[in-house]
Amino acid sequence: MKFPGRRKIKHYFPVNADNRFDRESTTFGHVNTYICGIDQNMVDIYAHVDDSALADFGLTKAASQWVDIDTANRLYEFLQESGAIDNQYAGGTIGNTLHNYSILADDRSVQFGVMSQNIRVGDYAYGYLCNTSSKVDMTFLQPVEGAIGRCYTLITPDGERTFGINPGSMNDLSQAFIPEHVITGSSALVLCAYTLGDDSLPIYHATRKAAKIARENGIPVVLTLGTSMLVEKIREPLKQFIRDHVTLVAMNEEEAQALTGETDPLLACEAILDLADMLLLTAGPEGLYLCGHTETSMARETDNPIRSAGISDFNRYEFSRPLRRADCDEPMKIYSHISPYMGGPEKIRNTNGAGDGALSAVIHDIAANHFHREVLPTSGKHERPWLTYSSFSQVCKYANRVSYEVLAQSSPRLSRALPEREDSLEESYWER
Ligand SMILES: Nc1ncnc2c1ncn2[C@@H]1O[C@H](COP(=O)(O)OP(=O)(O)O)[C@@H](O)[C@H]1O
Ligand SMILES: Nc1nc2c(ncn2[C@@H]2O[C@H](COP(=O)(O)O)[C@@H](O)[C@H]2O)c(=O)[nH]1
Repeated sequence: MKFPGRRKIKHYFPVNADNRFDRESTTFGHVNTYICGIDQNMVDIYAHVDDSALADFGLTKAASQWVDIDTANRLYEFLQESGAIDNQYAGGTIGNTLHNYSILADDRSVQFGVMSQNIRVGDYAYGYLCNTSSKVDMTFLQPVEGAIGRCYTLITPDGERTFGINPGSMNDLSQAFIPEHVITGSSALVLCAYTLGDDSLPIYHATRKAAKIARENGIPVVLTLGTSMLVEKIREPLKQFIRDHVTLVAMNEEEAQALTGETDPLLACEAILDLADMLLLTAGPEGLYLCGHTETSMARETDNPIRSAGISDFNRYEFSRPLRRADCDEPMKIYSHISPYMGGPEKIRNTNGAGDGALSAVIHDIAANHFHREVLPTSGKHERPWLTYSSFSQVCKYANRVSYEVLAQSSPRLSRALPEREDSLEESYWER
């Protein structure tokens, strides 16, 4: 575990050099930690197309939808003939999040899902495995006869993304391939709403089983919402699932609106905190919000300027650390917001995976807290069962920095971790 160690006042990212925690953990011993998650394993095929191509293949713009094998093959031929294919990467919202966690934390993550049992050099399954960090443990994957999913990620001239997915066997994950001991030993279980869309599919039941095990054993359950169309389609059962199982829910503004009916992001956050303990809401060029609960008597005031929007003075206690609502005697809702790091990269080719990147940073802080608690249980940092190692405000900075890196690297999967030192940051960070 690369620990989110020494913090600079303004910046937050894992720095290991000469860090007090490293010295303590050398004295007190080390533990092996990991996170785990379930995904519909798929390869992303990126292409730039005109809106007319979406219409020709019956695709709804900005949605994630399934296409049958004939349409998928016709689409592939069309994209190849028109030279529109940019790249092919391993994808899947949880696959991306686990990979990015492993890159950032230099720590293990365990992935549950299916994988083709006969893999040939150059096929989609081969590409998927080659594109995934070696720290992502694939030993618990379910072997299947068929192919993994193909996700056509079609980018139109306005920068909007439309996903057309040929599922292959990606939804065949059975409950038998969800080992209880792996979940109960983890720092967090990471899920997505995509696998909760259809209760006739095996992966739906595998997801519910995993969530139940995690909840019963006090393991934080993280859920990312997918797309707003999916949230609208399954809104009520999804809300119930969040109430029953979820610790941290992650989404963008459209998904938050679909879940709550609120257009104001802070009011949406307030409503979602009645369902989950914590939430991450990414808002594209407007930055991101991290919200949750703390014990009223332990709330810590920010040093940053106090801000008001949908909620007055909303960031007043953003230096607090999050607790589950049930662990508070007197819970207080906490809100923190940050604008994009450096205003975002100069050039953004596509925003794919920027939200998943932010989420992997939040999960890293949750896992680091678990790691620290295992190594130093008597530390003053663990007088309460805090969910993260750092404050809302610090985690916001880290998540924001990771989103920037995903945008700068133009890939939902980081090829390298964050730099140990941010060159020239002091001069430029707040001015732009
Ligand atoms: N156009 C942009 N300019 C600057 N930063 C951006 C832009 N789009 C996204 N980001 C950064 O990426 C994060 C996640 O982006 P967002 O588009 O909300 O996620 P998602 O891909 O899940 O919809 C934002 O919180 C912000 O930090
Ligand atoms: N498991 C699933 N993943 C999906 C699906 N549709 C798209 N995706 C993946 O999402 C990321 C982009 O994430 P975002 O944070 O930018 O929205 C991309 O890599 C796709 O593979 C789906 O139905 N299931």
